Amino acid sequence: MRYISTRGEAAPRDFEAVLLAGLAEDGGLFVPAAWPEFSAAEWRGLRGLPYAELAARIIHPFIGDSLSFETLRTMTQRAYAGFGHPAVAPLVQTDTNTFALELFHGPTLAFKDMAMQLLGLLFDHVLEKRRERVTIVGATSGDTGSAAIEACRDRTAIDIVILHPEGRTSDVQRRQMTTVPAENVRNIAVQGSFDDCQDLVKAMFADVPFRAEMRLSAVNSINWARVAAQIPYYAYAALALGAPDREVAFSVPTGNFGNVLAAWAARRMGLPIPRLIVGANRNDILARFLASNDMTAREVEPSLSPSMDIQVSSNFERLLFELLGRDARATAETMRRFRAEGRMPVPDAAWQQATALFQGFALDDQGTLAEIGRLHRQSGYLADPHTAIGSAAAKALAPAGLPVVVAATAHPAKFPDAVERATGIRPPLPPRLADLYEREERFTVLPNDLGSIEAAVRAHARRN
Ligand SMILES: Cc1ncc(COP(=O)(O)O)c(C=O)c1O
Ligand SMILES: N[C@@H](CCOP(=O)(O)O)C(=O)O
Repeated sequence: MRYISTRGEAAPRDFEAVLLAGLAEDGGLFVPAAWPEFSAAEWRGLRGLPYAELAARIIHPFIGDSLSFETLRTMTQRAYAGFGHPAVAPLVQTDTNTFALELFHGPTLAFKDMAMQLLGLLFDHVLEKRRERVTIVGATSGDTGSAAIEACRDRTAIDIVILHPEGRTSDVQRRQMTTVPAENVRNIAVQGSFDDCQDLVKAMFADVPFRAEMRLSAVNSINWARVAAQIPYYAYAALALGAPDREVAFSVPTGNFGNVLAAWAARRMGLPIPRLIVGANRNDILARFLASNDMTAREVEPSLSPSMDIQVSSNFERLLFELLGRDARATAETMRRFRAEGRMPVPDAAWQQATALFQGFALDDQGTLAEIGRLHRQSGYLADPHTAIGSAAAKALAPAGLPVVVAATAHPAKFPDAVERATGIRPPLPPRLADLYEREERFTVLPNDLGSIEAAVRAHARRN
């Protein structure tokens, strides 16, 4: 499979090169040069497969001949073997036509594990084959960081530096990142927002000599491999509910737009998904865009769903590229103006096309608590604040008569304070994390300054 950049100035690459590169050197994001598609008969043939087998069948076309199907299947089997539920991503019915797709049974209790556990193995395989090392730099608003650290810890060919916004994650999220005693892991608390962290990561990639010197790589969903590994669970849920012979809608709590983009990709591969509902907290740029073509970035405000405290949704660029008819020049110009002016000028025809499929919904903290309480009272289901936003969005916007699947993106125990406020129940951490609050934390606080961050990354990579 060949990949091209959304901004058209980077040379096309194969999957391995895209995995290692993360971000294209023109600042764009890699996308498949052509989308793999399955026929209805092929989708039917995938029904009922165990998750690891299904994942390998869906991801392999995105990789191509550089990795055999059997090797990939061995990796998916390993990646999901340690998950806390035998179905890996179980579907739980919460209402007549509503289902929660639980994506939080991996080691760090968030949906990021679904992709990251596989990415760790893919990095190992490719780096060993090429006898190379990489320095992974990542930005997190709470969950990507710990999932990436868990997937990459103690790897000899990988150093990893994770930037999180100081004081803006939940305590559980921060401790999951900062208490991992692995030599190759470094945590930095940036004095800023998640958007600042993500900008710093992109700026490191844009610093060509630094990028080459450090052999930078990415684990955020700017890396195409992350998105590819998130597609199978949408197929898993849709097939379980009758696709391709029945339509299924999805409601996805959204921040960086990577998770819902994977749902879009599942549709692009041929699944009958007529509606994608995008849930947001008070950082509602995507909901505003879908309601009125207003993509204006504001200050990021802290909320009870910190992983979605994002204004600049990186993966929107991949959708924009498609909405603009894969016109890389127009995509690059639109992104340039967004950066310069803080407002993205999306042509009306492209916006109309987006709104034919996507609908946006925003909920403040009070509404989030109310939805956690309502869900628990009415169905006994305990949702974390992010999942609750997806659930409220589904309730408000699901098309009548269609099953709607809410992406349950984090375990409620990651946000015990909010869940307790809403239900009176404090969800316990699983036994393997029970001593999280006794573990020693290791992180450095640094200003939102590229020079300081690059110096810290360099020092970490050269520590031996
Ligand atoms: C629990 C949780 N829900 C939702 C999201 C939003 O997902 P995305 O950034 O892919 O839109 C995140 C962060 O990515 C998250 O950690
Ligand atoms: N919500 C994320 C933010 C980063 O998103 P990613 O999917 O691009 O890695 C987080 O929890 O860190």
